[in-house]
Amino acid sequence: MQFLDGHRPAHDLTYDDVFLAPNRSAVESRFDVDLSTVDGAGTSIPLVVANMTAVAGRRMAETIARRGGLVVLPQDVDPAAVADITSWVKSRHPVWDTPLVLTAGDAVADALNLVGKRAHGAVAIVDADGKPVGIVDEQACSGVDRFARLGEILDENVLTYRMDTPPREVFEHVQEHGGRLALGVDDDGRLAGVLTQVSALRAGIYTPATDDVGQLRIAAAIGVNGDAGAKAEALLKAGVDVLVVDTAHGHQEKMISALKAVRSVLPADSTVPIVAGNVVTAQGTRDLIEAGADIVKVGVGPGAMCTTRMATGVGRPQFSAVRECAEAARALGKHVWADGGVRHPRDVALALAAGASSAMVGSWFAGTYESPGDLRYDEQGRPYKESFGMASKRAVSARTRTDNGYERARKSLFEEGISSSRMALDPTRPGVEDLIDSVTAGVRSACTYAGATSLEEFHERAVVGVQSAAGFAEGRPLPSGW
Ligand SMILES: NC(=O)C1=CN([C@@H]2O[C@H](COP(=O)(O)OP(=O)(O)OC[C@H]3O[C@@H](n4cnc5c(N)ncnc54)[C@H](OP(=O)(O)O)[C@@H]3O)[C@@H](O)[C@H]2O)C=CC1
Ligand SMILES: Nc1nc2c(ncn2[C@@H]2O[C@H](COP(=O)(O)O)[C@@H](O)[C@H]2O)c(=O)[nH]1
Ligand SMILES: [K+]
Repeated sequence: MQFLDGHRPAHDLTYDDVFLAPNRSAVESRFDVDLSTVDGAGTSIPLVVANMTAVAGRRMAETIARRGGLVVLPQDVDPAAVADITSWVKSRHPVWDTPLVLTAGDAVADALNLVGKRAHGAVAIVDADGKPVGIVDEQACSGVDRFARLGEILDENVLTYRMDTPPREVFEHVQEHGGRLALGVDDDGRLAGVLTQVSALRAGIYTPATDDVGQLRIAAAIGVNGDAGAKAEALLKAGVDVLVVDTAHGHQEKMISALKAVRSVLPADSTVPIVAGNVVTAQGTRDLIEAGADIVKVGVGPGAMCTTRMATGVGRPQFSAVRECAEAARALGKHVWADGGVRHPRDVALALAAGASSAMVGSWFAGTYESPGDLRYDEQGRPYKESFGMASKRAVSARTRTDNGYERARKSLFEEGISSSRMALDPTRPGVEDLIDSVTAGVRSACTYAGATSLEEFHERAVVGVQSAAGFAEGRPLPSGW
């Protein structure tokens, strides 16, 4: 990456401060761009979902891995639950989505409670053998008594396919029949998956992030307190593919010793990468790499739920932090993830231009069907999910629930995150895959503007300029006139 001629930043910069200048390009199509990463995390798109309780659970993990990204389960999830989630995610089909399932005897209220859990907007109805007999969508439930049985309103006209049917065939068939949804069945005709027309299309564009036996990949976080080595061993046993050692102040001795402990339990020939953070300086990056990190997580204070900069004055504008840390990591043959502050697809493109191998996204993805929280509606009837920071009173109180009252009270004094925020579901992009589509489309396009067909080439060729607040404002769309 280089700065545009004459653009020499006098101070540190964040994403809004910079822009990418277009280069002469020989790349003919945005589909010619390969978005796979080279950091060993096994992702085919440069997106990692942050280890936040309000964002990263099993549905998110399954959905993101199917599109080539990776979800990091929070350190607050106990090891038995991590093992359970990991084996569940690995049992998911890499192409077909997991259906929401009820029977004809269940009530409309059950379907309404379930339907917001996934983006496909319908519940499959099965018989006692698990064979599909119909589907019920939200529209079919409207104006119907909540205690009515689903057998009375189900649509029996379902399209079923063997799971090895090429997704394109499913896409075309669903289109011909004017339907939205296809159900996948196993050899005995039992329900095993669901594809919407758009997910059949996505299956032809994205490559799932899978392990060496073709199962979906997943990562999990470990804190720096307690026996980090033993926790890492438990996660490895559970089948976790990437370990993330995570704390607010990553450049501290406790992190260095936790990292060494985690490295020491990994077999010498292990391909499981160790990620550690967070830091924002070249020296912090080098120290974590020296202690055993393959990937360093960069970002102090940019997170949407984060109050660290206001509480402490500590942090660093994210674009400069990523650029400096990436340069230090690359000099040692290692990588960085740009963690926090991603609000638009452009921020991901800029993080990659600055040298990150992936961007980590938290709060933005909290406002989707796949995040763990319940779907709620505000006073105007608009859907949202609750989000909160991992250093907020709410998260700290959950993390310290087994401590004695005095310890809990002491720890509750250090609050560096928001306990309750509302992340609206974008009505045009309510599912996390809709957001992934917009991010990957933006990044593919940014690569062709730079004349790059891979993310490494993008970093090499990227030309970045520094802009004023007016320059940034000019780039915003003005949907309602001025
Ligand atoms: N990227 C960011 O900007 C930030 C991210 N977070 C996220 O919040 C979650 C919780 O992390 P964390 O608060 O580290 O909690 P942890 O439970 O991981 O504990 C952190 C440990 O480090 C010690 N410590 C020393 N200095 C600090 C410091 N300045 N801030 C925090 N702990 C310190 C703490 O001791 P003692 O409590 O005795 O001081 C404690 O033992 C993580 O997921 C983290 O990524 C949190 C803040 C900032
Ligand atoms: N200072 C705090 N940082 C937090 C907290 N919870 C999460 N985080 C960090 O934010 C990113 C995600 O950023 P986002 O802008 O996409 O939401 C996450 O990975 C953490 O590093 C917190 O309570 N305090
Ligand atoms: K912030």
